[in-house]
Amino acid sequence: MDELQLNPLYEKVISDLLEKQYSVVENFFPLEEVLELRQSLLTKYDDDQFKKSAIGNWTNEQVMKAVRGDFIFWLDEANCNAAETRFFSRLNDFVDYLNRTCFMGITEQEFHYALYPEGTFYKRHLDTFQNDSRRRLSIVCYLNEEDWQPEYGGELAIYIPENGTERIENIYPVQGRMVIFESSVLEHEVKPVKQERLSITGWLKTRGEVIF
Ligand SMILES: O=C(O)CCC(=O)C(=O)O
Ligand SMILES: [Fe+2]
Repeated sequence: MDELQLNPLYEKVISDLLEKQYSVVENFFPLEEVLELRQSLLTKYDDDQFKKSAIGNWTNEQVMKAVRGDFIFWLDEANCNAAETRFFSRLNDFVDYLNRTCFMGITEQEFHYALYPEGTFYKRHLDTFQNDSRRRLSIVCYLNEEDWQPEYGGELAIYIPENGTERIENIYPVQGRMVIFESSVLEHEVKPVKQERLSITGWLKTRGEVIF
C-alpha cells in the first residue's frame, strides 16, 4: 500500500462529517471542471437524454410530481466523456482516502445529473428511502451559473436534530459548491426553484443487503 499523503480538504470533510454529519465545501472541483460538467449536462438535456425522476416504485405521475419535479440522467462511469471521467477520477481519489483513513468500506457509487425546471422542488426525504440501505454518503455538486441569488430559491434545507428539537441549515446551490452528508441520517429537501437549477448528485455505497 502506498504511503498516504494527508489531504487537508478531505480531512476537513471527514472532521465535519464526524462532528455534524454533513459538510459543505466550495472548491472540491476546480472551476473549469465544474463548467465542463455544466456544459456536458446541458448538452445531454438539450439532446432529450434526461428522464423524469421517479421515487422508489411509485409510478403515479401526479404523486411523483407532488414529491419531486427534477429530471435526471444517470451516469455510467465505464462510458462517459472527458469531463465526467475527470469527475469520477477526483471522486475515486476521495473514496480511496475515506476507505483508507476511516475504513468506510465504500464499494460502489451511483451518480446522476439533475435539472430542476422553474417551479419544481423535492419534498423532505431521506436518501435511503428507496429500499437501499447501502447508501452511506450523499454528495451533491451544483452546476449553476455563477450568480445564483437567494431570490432564485432552490436551497437545500437540511433538517438537523438538535437538543430534542430541529434546526434547519439552508444551503444555496451556488456554482461549484459541494455538499456531502450521511444518507441514512439527515432528512433534507430542495425548496421550490425560481430559476433552472443544475447539479450532479450521487451516493457512495457500502456492500450490504438490499432490504425489501
Ligand atoms: O440537489 C440537492 O440539493 C439535493 C437533491 C436530493 O436530495 C436528492 O436527489 O436526493
Ligand atoms: Fe436527497
